[in-house]
Amino acid sequence: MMLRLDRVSKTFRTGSFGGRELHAVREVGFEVAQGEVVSLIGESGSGKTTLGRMILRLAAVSEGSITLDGVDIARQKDYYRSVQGVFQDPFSSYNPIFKADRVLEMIRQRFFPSMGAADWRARVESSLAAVRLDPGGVLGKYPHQLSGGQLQRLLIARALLLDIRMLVADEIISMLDASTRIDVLNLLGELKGRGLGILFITHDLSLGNYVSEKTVVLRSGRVVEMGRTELVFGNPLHPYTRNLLGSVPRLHRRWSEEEDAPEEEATCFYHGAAGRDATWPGLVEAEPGHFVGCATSGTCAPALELVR
Ligand SMILES: Nc1ncnc2c1ncn2[C@@H]1O[C@H](COP(=O)(O)OP(=O)(O)OP(=O)(O)O)[C@@H](O)[C@H]1O
Repeated sequence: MMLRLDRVSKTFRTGSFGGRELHAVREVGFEVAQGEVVSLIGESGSGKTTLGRMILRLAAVSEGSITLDGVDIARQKDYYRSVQGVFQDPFSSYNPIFKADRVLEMIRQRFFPSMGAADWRARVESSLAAVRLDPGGVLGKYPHQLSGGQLQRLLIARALLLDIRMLVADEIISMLDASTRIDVLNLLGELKGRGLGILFITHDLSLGNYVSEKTVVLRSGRVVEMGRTELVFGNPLHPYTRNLLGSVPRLHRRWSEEEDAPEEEATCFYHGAAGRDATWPGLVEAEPGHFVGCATSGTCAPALELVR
């Protein structure tokens, strides 16, 4: 199973009477295969969440297409049986006055109304086991009695009840403490091993390379660099990616090296004169499996703009 984004854009109408356009996502294209983790990395406001929401059909695509196995996601029946999302704040996903298992029961009511009690219990137990939660430790508890890590695992277990093939994980570990983060990352690695495709959205580069085979770097709604994670991290080509990587504290680097972050280039090395065109010339395959966009913030990869 393959999730494919092809020149996906999202434009929001903002301002009074919707008189302005905000280009939150621009012509983004990449694929997530089953058994693959793709990290989507970018600073706040780069369009990561908007992309995730479009994949989950929570926001409409303005232009371009998102397909699952070649079929537009907007036309898929039972889409949520295959694709689910887990978000940053696990507490906001639970109603504080309901016991935590209610989120699992809702799946039964909606997707498995005729399943017998014993089959359902077996299903719940196997998905809790997959996220390494002890049923006795979480079922029957209220959200405030559980840790953030347990709640996040429970949300992943909820998605697994559906035999999903794709998971959109939007900043799912940023609110967790350091050791719980590693647990949840390891869990993603295990789920990948079981054939799940995962889009791992994060603003934290140091976490992205830990789990993913592919990395997509987003800036102002555009992909500036993407490819196999070891290539993007080992040989970052775009000045923006280098800056991002330069801001990850690394113990083996000296202070002086830390400070001289690469400057943005004035002309686009990758597109040359073409980079001066008003239309975006796309990504260049700089080495096999490693793509880079325009190395300028000028006309090539314009900063997020407000068009009147
Ligand atoms: N519903 C909306 N209406 C108007 N503008 C929006 C809407 N949703 C998002 N935006 C704008 O789109 C841009 C991208 O936002 P988005 O939340 O996707 O970024 P992000 O990379 O996920 O950032 P963060 O990590 O802070 O969540 C921002 O400028 C944001 O203000």
